[in-house]
Amino acid sequence: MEKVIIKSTAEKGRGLYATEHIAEGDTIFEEQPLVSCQYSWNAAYGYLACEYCLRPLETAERNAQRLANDACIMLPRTECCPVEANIANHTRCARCGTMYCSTECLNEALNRYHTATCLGAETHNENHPVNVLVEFWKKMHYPPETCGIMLFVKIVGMFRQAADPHALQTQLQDFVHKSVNEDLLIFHKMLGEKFTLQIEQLYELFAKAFNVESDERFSWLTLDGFKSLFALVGTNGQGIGTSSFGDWVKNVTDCEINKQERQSVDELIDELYSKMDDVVGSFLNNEGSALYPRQSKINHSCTPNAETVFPQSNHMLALRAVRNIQPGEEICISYLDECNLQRSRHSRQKALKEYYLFICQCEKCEGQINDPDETSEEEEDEDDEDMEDSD
Ligand SMILES: C[S@@+](CC[C@H](N)C(=O)[O-])C[C@H]1O[C@@H](n2cnc3c(N)ncnc32)[C@H](O)[C@@H]1O
Repeated sequence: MEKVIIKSTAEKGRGLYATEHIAEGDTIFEEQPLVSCQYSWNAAYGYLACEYCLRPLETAERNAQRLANDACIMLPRTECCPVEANIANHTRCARCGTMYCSTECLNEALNRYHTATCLGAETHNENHPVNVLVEFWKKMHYPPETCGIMLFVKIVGMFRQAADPHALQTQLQDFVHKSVNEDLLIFHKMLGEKFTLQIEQLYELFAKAFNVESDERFSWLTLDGFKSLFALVGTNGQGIGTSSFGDWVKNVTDCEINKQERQSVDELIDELYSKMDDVVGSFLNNEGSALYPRQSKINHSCTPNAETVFPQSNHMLALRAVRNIQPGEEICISYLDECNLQRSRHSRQKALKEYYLFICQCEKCEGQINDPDETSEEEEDEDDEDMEDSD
């Protein structure tokens, strides 16, 4: 029997509810995405991942050398790096050279979207309309990234190659995709007044790159359809982070080794993380986002009872209980990262309103309803930076 069912409520729409007792640490379900992609800046900065599944393609040693900017770094226990064992399986698209972790991933990409989106010999032509679109997007959305234009490109490719485009459209429409909350009159942050012109320009570049007007399959992709797709990706996109160095650290930590070696490995890990912090700050992972049909039905709570993890170091998602869950209880994750989750009620609500178009009514928010509507100084600084980035 399934551990969960989907039910609807007037306040939050659909949500996931436990049908049985679920113990802390249990995997509730696993799911492959409808589509996933690496963020554009992440790829541009040299974070190397499989174009289809986001599995790291750099060995842990090479990854550490790059992130710490030190070519002399040598890691012990290379058998703890999963990439080393798979390197012989790495392959490329014969037309454009894009890298994949296996022939299976290359074939999945070709069968789903890449045959239609492959730029072949034009891959590095900066004047190609798709590359112009990506560059425009990168200027519009500096790191930290929360959304990737290549996800839209892959969706267009999927429509071009789909045996049944209507079925794909139905799958997409099943995600929440409103670009404005009409009751509360809130717009998605990227679709607000500040971005109106940029979204229109982005749409023009997009329509030109894919000639959508001449293809009947894209009759839904008007400016409003594009905005709605934008809101869909914005409100449902799940971030993914993968790292070969992170995998090596985890595996070496779980390894049975003697006390002396443990001490030297621990010291090396601390030293490397500190060097990486100096060079790349918190940008340690291959990063991207994906759309998951089932996971996207999970509502948010500021005290979540579940979390999403990526146990295979690729885009395969697992939902894991972070505490015991009783039958009938709603299963919630946090849409906010750890740092934002620790902030004041006012700041959490602001982020949820801007990016997900709702006013959170979880237990924690209700409990803090009388807290002052204040933004801390640190948060104000970040908001100012946000404004500057978008100018
Ligand atoms: C990813 S979807 C979650 C599933 C959604 N309820 C549905 O019907 O498909 C995100 C949307 O769910 C609603 N939602 C999620 N968490 C909520 C909460 N704590 N309070 C109110 N609405 C919430 C909001 O409309 C939000 O834009």
